[in-house]
Amino acid sequence: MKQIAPRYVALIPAAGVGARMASSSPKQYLPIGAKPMLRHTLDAFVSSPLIAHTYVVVSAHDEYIDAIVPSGAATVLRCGGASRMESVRNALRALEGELHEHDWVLVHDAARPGLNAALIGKLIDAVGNDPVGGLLALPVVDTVKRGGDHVSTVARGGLWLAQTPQMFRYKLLCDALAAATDASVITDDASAVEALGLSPKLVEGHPRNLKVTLPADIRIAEMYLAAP
Ligand SMILES: Nc1ccn([C@@H]2O[C@H](COP(=O)(O)OP(=O)(O)OP(=O)(O)O)[C@@H](O)[C@H]2O)c(=O)n1
Ligand SMILES: C[C@](O)(CO)[C@H](O)COP(=O)(O)O
Repeated sequence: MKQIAPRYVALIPAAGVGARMASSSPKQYLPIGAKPMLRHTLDAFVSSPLIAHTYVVVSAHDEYIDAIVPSGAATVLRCGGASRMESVRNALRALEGELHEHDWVLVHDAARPGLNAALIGKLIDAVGNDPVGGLLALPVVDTVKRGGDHVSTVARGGLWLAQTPQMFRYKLLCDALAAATDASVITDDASAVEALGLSPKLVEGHPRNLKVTLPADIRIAEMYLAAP
């Protein structure tokens, strides 16, 4: 039987409120240089020849997205949930019948505008033949402390900070998120896959792919996006 070549699609969770940014509008719409944050993220996928299609999941009442997405460039899914986990799960359910079970889904935070073609290609090259899937991540380079009444040092050997995209086959990702229950534990897509007893591949990312979370992150992101 002729093998169907798997496609690579992007799914951008963009239904957050950006509480830690404490801005007047959801942080994914704040300007980073000349463009809104989400537009940088969208453009990285839309301009990649490796990505067959891009989906953006926003809250049902989002008032900003229509001015951001170039017509036809991406599909907007208005099914965002109360947590990132729920937003991704809702989007995957909405894509039932549109995606093939073996399609690779690259889930990438709207809040990581520094993603570029090189990082997308690096992840796909490294994970495209992996039996589980994988994600971009950065090895920890600072000493790690656990706070509280008795401060202690956490051995950093083997510790990584997860980035996105996190890429998994559509069916596996659906199954993993369907089984996930606690959004405070399943804070990324890989943790849902790990909860099935599987081990995603870690691929070294880049500091430019930071998650813009706090006000000070805006300038850092602008610095990286100003450089070619
Ligand atoms: N209910 C949610 C919460 C988050 N996200 C998305 O998940 C990504 C990473 O989440 P985070 O950086 O925490 O964004 P916010 O939840 O908006 O930020 P905060 O936690 O400060 O409110 C963001 O692109 C955000 O839009 C989402 O799609 N749906
Ligand atoms: C998915 C993620 O970016 C990986 O580090 C992170 O878990 C998102 O966390 P947030 O609290 O939803 O920003």
